[in-house]
Amino acid sequence: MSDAPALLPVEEARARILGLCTPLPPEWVPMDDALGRALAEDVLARRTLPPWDNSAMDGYAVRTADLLGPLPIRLTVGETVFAGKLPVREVVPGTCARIMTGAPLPSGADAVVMRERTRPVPEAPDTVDILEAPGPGQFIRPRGEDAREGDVLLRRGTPLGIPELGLLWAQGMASVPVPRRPRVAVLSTGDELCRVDEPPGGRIVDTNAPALALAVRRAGGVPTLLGIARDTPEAVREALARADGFDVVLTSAGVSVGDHDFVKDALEALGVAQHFWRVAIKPGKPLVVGQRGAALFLGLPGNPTSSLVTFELFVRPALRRLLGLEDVEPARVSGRLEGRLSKAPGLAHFVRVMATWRAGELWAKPLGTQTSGALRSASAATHLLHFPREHSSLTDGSHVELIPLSWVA
Ligand SMILES: Nc1nc2c(c(=O)[nH]1)N[C@H]1C(S)=C(S)[C@@H](COP(=O)(O)OP(=O)(O)OC[C@H]3O[C@@H](n4cnc5c(N)ncnc54)[C@H](O)[C@@H]3O)O[C@H]1N2
Ligand code: MOO
Ligand SMILES: [Mg+2]
Repeated sequence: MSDAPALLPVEEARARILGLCTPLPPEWVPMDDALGRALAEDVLARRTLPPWDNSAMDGYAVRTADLLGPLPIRLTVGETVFAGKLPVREVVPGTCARIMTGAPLPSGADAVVMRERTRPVPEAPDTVDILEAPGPGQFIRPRGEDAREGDVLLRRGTPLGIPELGLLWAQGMASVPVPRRPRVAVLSTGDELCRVDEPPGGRIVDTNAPALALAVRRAGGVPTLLGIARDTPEAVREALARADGFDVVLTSAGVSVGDHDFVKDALEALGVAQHFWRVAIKPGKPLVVGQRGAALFLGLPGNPTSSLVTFELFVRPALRRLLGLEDVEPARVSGRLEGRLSKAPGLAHFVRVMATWRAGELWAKPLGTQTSGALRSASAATHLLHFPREHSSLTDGSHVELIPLSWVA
């Protein structure tokens, strides 16, 4: 009785959305705004680091050739080299240098013996007894271990975590090229909605828009709230027509088959090409996806949990791709189901669970309510449990795939 198109499998829907996303043009940003973003171009090392061979231990810089005979072997201590100072004397045969961690290795030395493997000689304080015969290179951190001038230090697309930023800082860089952040418009639709600061008067507070805006920011985008459009074709059209200059337009509600579900028509009227509508998932089935120019339009279902779950499964990967990240599929970990689940085949369910480690395994307990109409079904969730489309039951202890949620506190 329905002429609705077939439901797309979730993986195909995500692949189609990602196919519409390419990294945004680059901008140079200060390093502390680069965390979690991807490099827009290869970065070459300008400095060789460490600049010199240096000691990995507090101890003595020695010549291994001096230490081939029976141990202990007594050596004369030439100088003490501290980090931040350059050695002034060569380590000649029969001598060594006291050296601290990070200090440059004096010439002539080819190994470091840690202090614990030596013994002071009280009657001859300018000598030391060495108790082991080190191999060449022992406890020496070689010049260029972190970076060699001219080499590609980090490739385009590399996600900038804290160690990567450290590598760039060490090069003397204060800013870095990354794709600019996606600008994301967020529009709520619905006659039943009011702003949090309005007297409700029989309405409910629009929670989707502020929640989605936070999710956008956490995913690296820049959200702009476009307010609430009333449930008329004109109001939805006018609100969407104001969404110019954005990379992504997120709407919530009005995408199902109700008499007041106008989002799809409004998108069509504004020349947005519809790529697909409806995905074989619960929650989130009526998701609609379109594009006009480079702008991506994602009509999320109105149920509060459905909008958050579809954000996690489809919008967040899209924003991450726009940010130039390559590995954008939701993360997955394996776990065990605590309890049982059943459903009709046909839709993949993404069950809100609280997962905890017990005896070396991650046990996922479905939350009491799974209704998509109540935010309570998402509150306290740590993961989404993937209950595959074709399955109808999962027994207690089943091995399951879990998606860690980005919403968690
Ligand atoms: N005959 C059918 N009816 C429905 C189907 C279906 O397949 N056939 N799908 C159901 C599913 S699944 C979902 S999800 C919803 C999606 O509905 P819409 O996207 O059209 O959203 P609305 O109908 O406008 O609202 C749904 C629900 O969400 C509340 N809502 C909406 N916006 C907000 C907001 N910004 N903040 C808080 N709450 C919001 C709204 O009040 C409704 O309760 O359709 C089913 N129906
Ligand atoms: O997908 Mo609806 O999101 O099941 O409530
Ligand atoms: Mg509806």
